[in-house]
Amino acid sequence: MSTKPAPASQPTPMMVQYLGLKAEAMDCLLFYRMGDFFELFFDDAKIAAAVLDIALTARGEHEGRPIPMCGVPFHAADAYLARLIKGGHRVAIAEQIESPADAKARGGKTLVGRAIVRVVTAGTLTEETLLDSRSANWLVALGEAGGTLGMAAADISTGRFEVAEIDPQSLGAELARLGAAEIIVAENAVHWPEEAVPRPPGDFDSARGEERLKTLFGVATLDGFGGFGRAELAAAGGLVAYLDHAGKGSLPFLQAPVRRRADGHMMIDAATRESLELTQASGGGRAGSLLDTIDRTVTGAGARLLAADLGAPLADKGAVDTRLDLVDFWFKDSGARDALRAALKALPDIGRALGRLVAGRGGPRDLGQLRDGLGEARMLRERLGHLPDPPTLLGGLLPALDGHGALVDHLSRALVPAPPIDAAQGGYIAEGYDAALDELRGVGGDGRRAIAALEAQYRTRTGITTLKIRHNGVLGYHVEVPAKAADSLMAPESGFTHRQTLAGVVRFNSPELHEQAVRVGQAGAHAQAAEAAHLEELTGLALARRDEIARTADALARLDVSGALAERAAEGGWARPKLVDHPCLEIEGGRHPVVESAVARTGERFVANDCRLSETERVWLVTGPNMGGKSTFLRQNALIVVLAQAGGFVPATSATLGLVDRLFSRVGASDNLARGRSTFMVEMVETAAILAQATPRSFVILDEVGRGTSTYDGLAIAWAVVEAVHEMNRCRCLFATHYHELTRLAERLDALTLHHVRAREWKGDLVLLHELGRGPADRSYGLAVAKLAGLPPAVLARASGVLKKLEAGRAQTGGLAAGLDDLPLFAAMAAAPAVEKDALRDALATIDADALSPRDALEALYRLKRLAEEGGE
Ligand SMILES: Nc1ncnc2c1ncn2[C@@H]1O[C@H](COP(=O)(O)OP(=O)(O)OP(=O)(O)O)[C@@H](O)[C@H]1O
Repeated sequence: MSTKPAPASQPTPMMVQYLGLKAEAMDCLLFYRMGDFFELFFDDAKIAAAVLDIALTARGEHEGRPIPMCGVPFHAADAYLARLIKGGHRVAIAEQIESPADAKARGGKTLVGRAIVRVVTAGTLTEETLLDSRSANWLVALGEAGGTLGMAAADISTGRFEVAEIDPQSLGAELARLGAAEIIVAENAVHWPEEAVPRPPGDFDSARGEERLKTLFGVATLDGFGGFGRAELAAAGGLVAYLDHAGKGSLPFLQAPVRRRADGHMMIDAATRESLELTQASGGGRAGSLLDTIDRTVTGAGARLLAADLGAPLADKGAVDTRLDLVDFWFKDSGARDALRAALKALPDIGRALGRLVAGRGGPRDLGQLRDGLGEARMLRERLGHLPDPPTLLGGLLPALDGHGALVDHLSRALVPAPPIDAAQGGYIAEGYDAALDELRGVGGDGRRAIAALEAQYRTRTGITTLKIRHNGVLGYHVEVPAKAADSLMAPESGFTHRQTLAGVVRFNSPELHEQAVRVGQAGAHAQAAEAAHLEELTGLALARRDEIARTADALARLDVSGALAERAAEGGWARPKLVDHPCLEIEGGRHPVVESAVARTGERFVANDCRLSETERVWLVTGPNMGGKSTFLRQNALIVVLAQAGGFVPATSATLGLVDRLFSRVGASDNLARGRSTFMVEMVETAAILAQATPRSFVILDEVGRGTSTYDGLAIAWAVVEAVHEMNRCRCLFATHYHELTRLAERLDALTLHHVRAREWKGDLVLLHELGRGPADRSYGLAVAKLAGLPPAVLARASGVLKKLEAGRAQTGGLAAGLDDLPLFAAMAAAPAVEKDALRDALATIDADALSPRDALEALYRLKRLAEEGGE
């Protein structure tokens, strides 16, 4: 950029070019390539400098003001990009699309042509350096048609592509399952998740979407993929259009879209995922999550699939059993399991290598990875093929491991054993693959040998033993001698031409050296061009088989996950769960895998507990002291359900469970961080969602719901929620509470039973046994826990005095729940207000306010008041 200030009305040609590109980039940050740097200007520079913690400077002026600027080196751009993307930004890359020489040849102004070649966004990454190898990277598009909501999701790093029609109520759950890196919607969309990026509505037109998919997959009809609804086509079309926009016309790899059945998976909403810490711990990050504790996968693709499985447990008994059979197979045969895992461990990530090649960002190393990975897969198939009595799933996976023989053989002949990431330096095509290339390399080699010989020759001739022949980017090959020995070479008849004098050394050229240098240079350039042509041809060969390669990658990932689950089960003494058709949950000796690991680290033993829910004993009310293990017990049962339906063994001695369609977990407000709304509000909104959605096949855990408000309100809410869950939702439910008064519900609700976590006072100290017993807790031990926590003795003594007074009051009045026994049953209560409201509404609806005289209006008001009073009786 010219540093000369331009008059306010006349921006420099470069600024004109920059502003044009920036207008095209819209809300993306613009990386503007200048030589070895990407530069950012104006507000982009301010944002990038802050996020990247780099210097913000100014260069030139625009409209009389200095232009803020910052820059990042081109060769390190990936690391900076990663940080900007993580920070929630999108980046448009404007590259130089011609050399300065070309620009000059074009005549006129010598400004180098630039164009946006790519838009980098969180959902459209394929670079190894920008992606986490152990998690998927989903781009999600939402489309609407005829009042239906469609969702399309693609992980372009591996080509996975799914579409589904979804119920707007489960939108949050679906987005939470995918953990979308980026969400796009039409500008005029009705359903608009937080942080969604708006796109032109035309992109989400279902008819155009259909055409886009047909063109992309080269088919005349989409029926072969399962036939999509209009909303699904709108979403898929929007997604493909966005990828097209981001890649500036070069589309990444998408496998044939898989239509996801909404009822094929257990529904788990965002709040439940968060509270159970399925794939992310509450503090953020993977450490401390269920996934982290059970993950024994040995490949990146396996880790990604395990995360996906845990995020979307199955809701189909047959499908779960099929997965469990394979895990069981590896569980029982530890020798086969070890061999499988050792073989998989050596495998490169062929799914992502393929993704990069399709996106046009692949290199020689990606082809090398395909060669190695596919070769290993073939050998693995042979070994696994000999195992006796393979389960059905294994039989189905094996054929997908093979079939790439010709491609592997070709790549093996063509590539060196360890090809480089970057093609620029050459040297990746193996010797013997192309005779012409070998010859060019021979010429280059001869030249280099001749140059080495020249060096020896020159030393003898000049008598300068420190003379060297060197090479650099500016001078090419040259002779270098120390400054004090340079005089003899300076002489006109010496045969050397002076090129450069530096502090300490002087550099020369010579006709012989020049001749050899040209030879080496030409041969090198031709060899590089030949290698590049081979790279293109080999990439083409691999891409012709991309669907088959993707299938192999998927099969390897499934093998890894099944082996890993078996490994974890063997490590922890876990059991195969038994799935049944009636809604029950019978768990013997259940454990919480994450808490168990944490407890083990402190040298303590985790106490296993049973849980027994059935149609006639649907709700367990769990009471007991703080820190007694209530939350742990509730969660461990939910985690066992998730693990089982994801197709894994479970941390229990035995487990029989009826398939769960929806899983809910809610924690009382004060355990949660506020997220804009007050904590109690969040708790109530979430509880409302459960009451609206849980079915008799659902499983719900409620941990101290109601505690985020005053005692009376909290107790009243908790009371009503338990009744509603028991009477209306009729789902399986574990409810932990400190409201001792709730235990009275056991007398009124026939499918509710009481349980408590045991504790004992021993010589004035509290001992928490973490063991579940039947019946209510005998007392609350709150003060004992406070003592354990180190509350000052004076405060404890005072609290004890206050408690005595309160308890005396309770004894006299019958306590908080006095009189509750006289309440009518929940079902009868629930019906009453509806009638009252409707009568009043009906009357109101008949009134034409504009047509009423003042007198009529007054009469109408009296009539309405009467009606309201009658309804209230
Ligand atoms: N079954 C168990 N065996 C061993 N230790 C346990 C067990 N359950 C819980 N613990 C230990 O007790 C701690 C507290 O457990 P948890 O949070 O489940 O108690 P809580 O009853 O829900 O407490 P609060 O009422 O204060 O929320 C855990 O962090 C763990 O260290």
